[in-house]
Amino acid sequence: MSFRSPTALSRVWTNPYYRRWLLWGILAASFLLVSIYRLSTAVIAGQLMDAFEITGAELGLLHAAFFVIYSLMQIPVGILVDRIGARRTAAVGAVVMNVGAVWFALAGGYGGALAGRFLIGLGGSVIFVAMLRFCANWYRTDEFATMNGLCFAVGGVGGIIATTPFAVAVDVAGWRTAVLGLGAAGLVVAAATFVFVRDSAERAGLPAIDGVPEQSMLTIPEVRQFTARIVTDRMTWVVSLLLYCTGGVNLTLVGLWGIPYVVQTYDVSVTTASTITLCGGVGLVVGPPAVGRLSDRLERDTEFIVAGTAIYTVALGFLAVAGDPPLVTVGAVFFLTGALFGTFALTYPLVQTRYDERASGIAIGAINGASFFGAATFPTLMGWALDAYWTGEFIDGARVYTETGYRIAFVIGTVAGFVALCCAVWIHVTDHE
Ligand SMILES: N[C@@H](Cc1c[nH]cn1)C(=O)NCC(=O)O
Repeated sequence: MSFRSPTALSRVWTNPYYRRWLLWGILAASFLLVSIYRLSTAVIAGQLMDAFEITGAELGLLHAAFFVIYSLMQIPVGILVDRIGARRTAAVGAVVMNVGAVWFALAGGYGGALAGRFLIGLGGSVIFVAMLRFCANWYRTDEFATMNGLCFAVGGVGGIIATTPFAVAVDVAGWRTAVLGLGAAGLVVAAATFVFVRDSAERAGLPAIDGVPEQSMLTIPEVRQFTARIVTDRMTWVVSLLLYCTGGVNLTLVGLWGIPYVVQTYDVSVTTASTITLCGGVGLVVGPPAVGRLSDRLERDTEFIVAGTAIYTVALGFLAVAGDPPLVTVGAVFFLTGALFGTFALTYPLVQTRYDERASGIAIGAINGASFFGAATFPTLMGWALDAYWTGEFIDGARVYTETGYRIAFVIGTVAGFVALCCAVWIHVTDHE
């Protein structure tokens, strides 16, 4: 089909099976930015400390501000998307997030930068849940695990862009221009969300998609009733604990302790070490869509979740026991932890399909904050263990830890994996009762 011909373009636009991909792409572009913003502080840490004359703790607060507001917002966001729809929620969120980015880029002092980062987290917190809510309205239930996996993969791509490509952009243009560029692009995506995205095929004036019933928005009493049911469901809490243990440990390894572990244990450069942690990002890109597709085709989910948590526990346990195995196996373990997130991500469709599809935003919001709560707490827990094994030396201002310290940090990861495995077995048994 030639896209130069207006008839081909209009055929794409008027066919709901094509249109949904274009609209999903707009939402995915916003989520890509969320993912870049949330991890980019690691790359520009030095410049931020210099520009705002701040300490390591103040930098930590700047980084953590995003995660704290992001996880606190997830249930309210679920309510918003079920009440006013994915389009309006995502458009407003994208405006707030990108205005926050522009504010951050232009900040004259630490207070302004913190306010900008807070706005980025606040606006960004709505995009993922809105994107999954959009998928529930435009894709059949037997396509949902695949779409769920693709949405997670977008987050993985953003995590990769936030590393070397973003560092190159910062080298060429400076951090303020690079963040300003992202903010400007994000505002264009926000406008596109408002103008083009629609909450369902019917709302876009198109024929309904086979197997996807039109869903009305929840009323206020229904919001209350579904929220109460979802937050008191034991399944919500067990899934959240599983995501807290797995997502939280993943984000801590890839985003914080992975690089110092490789640099200090193998005496390699930060560039080599970031290639190893990049393996985790690559795993996150390939694992979720592949596992989601397999789950849709085989109509199996909890079996994958149990297998995934078991392999995850063994992989982290291997690093805890081996300490300094060949570097290539460390890369393989990092890749596995990212790829296996595909199995943990299957908990999203599992939880979502327990309730009326009109409440899928609340169901997803109720569990989506758990990984980020883990990302806000595991660094401290692992940090305590590492500090107990500090050699007393600093390299480039960073503390140097012993191999035993890192092994204990991996023991914490392994114990978290084992807790996740127990949750997975409970989920499997309960789901098959
Ligand atoms: N990619 C996940 C977060 C994660 C967990 N482990 C590594 N990364 C994600 O995208 N979650 C949804 C969201 O709201 O961002």
